[in-house]
Amino acid sequence: MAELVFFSGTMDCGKSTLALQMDHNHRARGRGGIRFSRNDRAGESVISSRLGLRSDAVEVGDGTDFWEETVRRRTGGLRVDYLICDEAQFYSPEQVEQLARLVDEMDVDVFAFGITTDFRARLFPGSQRLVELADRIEVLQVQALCWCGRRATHNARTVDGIMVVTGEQVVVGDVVDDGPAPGSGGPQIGYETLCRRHYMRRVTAHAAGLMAGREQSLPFELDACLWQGSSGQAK
Ligand SMILES: Nc1ncnc2c1ncn2[C@@H]1O[C@H](COP(=O)(O)OP(=O)(O)O)[C@@H](O)[C@H]1O
Ligand SMILES: Cc1cn([C@H]2C[C@H](O)[C@@H](COP(=O)(O)O)O2)c(=O)[nH]c1=O
Repeated sequence: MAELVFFSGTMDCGKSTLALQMDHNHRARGRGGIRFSRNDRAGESVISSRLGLRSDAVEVGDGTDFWEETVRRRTGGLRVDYLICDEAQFYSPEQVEQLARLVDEMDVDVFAFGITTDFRARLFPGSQRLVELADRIEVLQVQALCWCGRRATHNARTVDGIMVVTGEQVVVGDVVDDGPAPGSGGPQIGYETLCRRHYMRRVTAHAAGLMAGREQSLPFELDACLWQGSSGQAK
């Protein structure tokens, strides 16, 4: 029985790597599949992993109809047993419904990979529909971490190193841990994975570093006062 499976997690937890591995394993056993992606960081018509793997893919656009794409290939004599759908958060709810229909009516396995929530911690429309329709949701085993060491559960967006919670939902980009690039031209948009506690408090690695630096550079007397308290006892 074919399935619609949604492999989800934060940014940088290995989704594209797993997408390419699954494609490889199914292909190696003689199954035929189609790889799809939308807005991959590496450019159009590609699935790229930070581990260095990459494969060509069909670029999904607003007008892509997964049902028609599959029927066209099958009518042309190609095997289509499964679909690999990367960056599925960017698909429309209607496209996710086409994927579910392919599972139910054409027995095609659909393996979708994507982040569930955006930088405002709101569901992407495509991910919402996948959560609603998937046979299974698989949370990836490899965990992206927050700078504090906890499991990262949220994707923060930074502009010139500062976490923001307003802006366009879709801005293609990569994770950065080191704040703004010195002397760079326009605003630098990046992402950072955080635990909920630090997401809610808006404490990125850069902000935490600044706070630590500020503590260290307190005037000696004030620093000693904070450290020892009025009784002279270390706190
Ligand atoms: N230099 C490296 N050495 C080992 N693993 C790495 C390296 N760079 C990235 N990775 C792994 O790749 C993962 C990101 O994979 P990727 O498929 O690009 O993630 P996603 O598609 O979820 O954003 C990281 O969580 C990490 O485990
Ligand atoms: C949180 C968030 C992310 N994006 C973009 C940034 C990246 O291009 C992709 C996620 O890719 P990954 O392979 O999972 O790292 O999504 C966005 O457009 N809007 C957001 O809010």
